[in-house]
Amino acid sequence: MRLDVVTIFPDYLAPLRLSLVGKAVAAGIVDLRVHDLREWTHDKHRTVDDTPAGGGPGMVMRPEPWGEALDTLAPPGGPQPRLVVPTPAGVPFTQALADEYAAEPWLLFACGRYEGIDQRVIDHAGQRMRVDEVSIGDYVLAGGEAAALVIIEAVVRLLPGVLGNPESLTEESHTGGLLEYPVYTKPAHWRGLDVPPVLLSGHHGRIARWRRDQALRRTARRRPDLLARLPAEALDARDREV
Ligand SMILES: Nc1ncccc1[N+](=O)[O-]
Repeated sequence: MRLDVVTIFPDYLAPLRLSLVGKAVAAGIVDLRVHDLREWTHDKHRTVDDTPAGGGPGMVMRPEPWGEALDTLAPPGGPQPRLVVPTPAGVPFTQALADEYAAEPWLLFACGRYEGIDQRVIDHAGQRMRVDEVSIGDYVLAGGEAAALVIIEAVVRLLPGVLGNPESLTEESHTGGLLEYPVYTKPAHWRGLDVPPVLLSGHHGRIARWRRDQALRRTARRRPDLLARLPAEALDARDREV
């Protein structure tokens, strides 16, 4: 997968060279390219923003540098990336979208600062590439970089060869629509607290049942919205007793 990130704070993306994503980049699974938007400015002050049309607070990112950046990175007529624009006004980023992105050969992240990017950048790009305005949550960050880090990590960990144990992808939160059950390890007793005995029973059927019950209870308590969204056939009769 090719991953381009355009930002005015390239250093903010340095963590992508570390840990899991860093290993995927080093292994050549991900071709990561981080670009400074100011490369596509031509004035002395390398200006990337201006006052909002129609008035109002803050500044808006000018379209010209973005247009030139996208033309350089994805020349019209050539192969096109899927453009991901992190914004609080976006559609929710979910595990399903992460799965979709993991299947894309090329993602290009446009990280906006200030009050956002001139909408014409997105509308114009949409004439030749698929564009997603995506939100990682209902709160406002200072820019799209932190969101890009979150989205990229969620996507890259799904790529074949990245996780040592791909098994763990099957039983995690939001896979299958439920939150993950609580996990334990050694020692069996710690500060007066015990590992639930069923987990030490060696009885795999009971362990699986206990884990399912815990996942259902946790989801019902913390995320009833997820439970409401589950397709009816996802819950068996036993589940409904929990
Ligand atoms: N929540 C956000 N705030 C600012 C920029 C991007 C954001 N997001 O969720 O992608």
